[in-house]
Amino acid sequence: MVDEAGAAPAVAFDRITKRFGAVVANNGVSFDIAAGTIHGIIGENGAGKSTLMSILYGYYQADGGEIRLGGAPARIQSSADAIRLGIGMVHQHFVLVEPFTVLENLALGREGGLVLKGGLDQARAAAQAIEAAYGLAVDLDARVEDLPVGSRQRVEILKALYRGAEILILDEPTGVLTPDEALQLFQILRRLKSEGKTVLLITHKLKEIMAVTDRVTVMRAGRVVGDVATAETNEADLAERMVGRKLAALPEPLAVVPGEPVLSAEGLRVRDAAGVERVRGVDLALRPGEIVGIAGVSGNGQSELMAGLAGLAPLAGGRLTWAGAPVPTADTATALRRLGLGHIPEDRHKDGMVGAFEAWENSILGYHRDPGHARGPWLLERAVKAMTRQRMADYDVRPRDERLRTAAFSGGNQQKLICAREMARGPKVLLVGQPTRGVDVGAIEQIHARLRALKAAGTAILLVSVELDEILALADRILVMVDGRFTGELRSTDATERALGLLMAGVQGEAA
Ligand SMILES: Nc1ncnc2c1ncn2[C@@H]1O[C@H](COP(=O)(O)OP(=O)(O)OP(=O)(O)O)[C@@H](O)[C@H]1O
Repeated sequence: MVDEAGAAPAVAFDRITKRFGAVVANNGVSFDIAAGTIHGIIGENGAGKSTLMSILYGYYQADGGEIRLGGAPARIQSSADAIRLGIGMVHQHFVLVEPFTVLENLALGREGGLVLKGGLDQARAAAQAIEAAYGLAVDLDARVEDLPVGSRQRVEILKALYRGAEILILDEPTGVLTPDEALQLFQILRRLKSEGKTVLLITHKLKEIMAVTDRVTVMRAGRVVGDVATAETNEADLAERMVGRKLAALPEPLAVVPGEPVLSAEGLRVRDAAGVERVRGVDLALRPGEIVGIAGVSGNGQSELMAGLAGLAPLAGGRLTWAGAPVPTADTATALRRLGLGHIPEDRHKDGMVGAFEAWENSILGYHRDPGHARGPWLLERAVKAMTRQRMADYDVRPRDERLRTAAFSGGNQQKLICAREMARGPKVLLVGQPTRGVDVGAIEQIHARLRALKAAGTAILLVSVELDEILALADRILVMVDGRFTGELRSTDATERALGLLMAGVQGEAA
């Protein structure tokens, strides 16, 4: 097909099919992406978006169908082929070498890049030209490990452009960004478009689709179920196309009056892996029936706060108490779990699961010695599998196969598996980091409803999220974290996105 101007589409997917065992991840997928546009791809968790992009980027080979680039059939058998054909990918989970500088990361992988004398100087000149052309501000000499998430993402984009990308794939790029960083990213995407690049944007956030794309393709269960110009649709229409039904508003459970703190922290100090103190003396009390939200630009100590509260990072100072009694300082994480702590970590790949384990094994990760899961040294495999199947049904995990390796589930379904594990036990305290990152609208609705139900049942909940919408929707109290300290506290009834944004930026006077 050609567009009105007579140009072949930048990418044409023509009847792409891909199977994994019995699962048909892509089932005759056909649509075009016009050159020089921003094209959105949406769909429920497991709809097949990432699989399609993995085929385009050469990670997977399709079982059938054809991809054409600029009208010409393309054989993309590896990511090296994809890069050569001008396709760049910005991953959900960045793939940069952390101890290296930005420049070194760029030069890496380019023939002789690091080895050749003068290679880095050449890279610098080229990178500076790209930065200037697309408004991508990053310090080329900074070490990647020292950069906040938003800058790392710009490095990924820079890297793709440096390798000559004309078509850029972004998979859930704003999941890890603050609202401000997301706005900056959109500016960059618009700039890329105005310079003639083609952008494929996978996101669950319909607001983003409406704000930045020209056209959007909707996938469901491996097929294309909609392909519309963004100007001719709206969020509600897209949500309904995605899930194939109208989304119902869920009833709000009755609130309980928060009681005495269950988990408290006093003067808490936590260092990161490099020994830098990231939590610098905070007091916090989590009470039954209350959701406390932590708002902040990512990288201000939220991750270390969660790790400290979960007993996963040693405390550099301060203390934890549970119902008024000191929490054991040896094997704290296990002690806290036994007391009734649930923890949905921010980084599910790193802390939440073992990809090589089957779903049923992950469903008891950290709880494998509980009665009901094991007798002596023996896992009660049949019972655990039955429990996992039930939870998969309750939390709508797809595909509903407790024996599938966890890594084979789509990102959103992995998150649902972890939520099920940590929520289904009815924890007394639940620490939740970015619970809906990468999760589709239907599942967000469910996870939010579950958090509200746990709260109503008396769980004390700490919610760390970079989604201000999410914090405003769920939290009773909101603490703003800047540089390892709480710099403000708002009742959610008084909080606005603007007030929070100002506090997050460290502007205290105006927000008050
Ligand atoms: N390597 C694999 N092995 C087995 N099944 C897989 C594999 N990769 C993906 N699948 C399955 O293919 C289907 C499509 O998954 P995919 O990751 O493409 O969905 P998605 O739309 O990107 O979802 P999400 O929004 O949750 O990331 C899912 O049912 C998934 O479990």
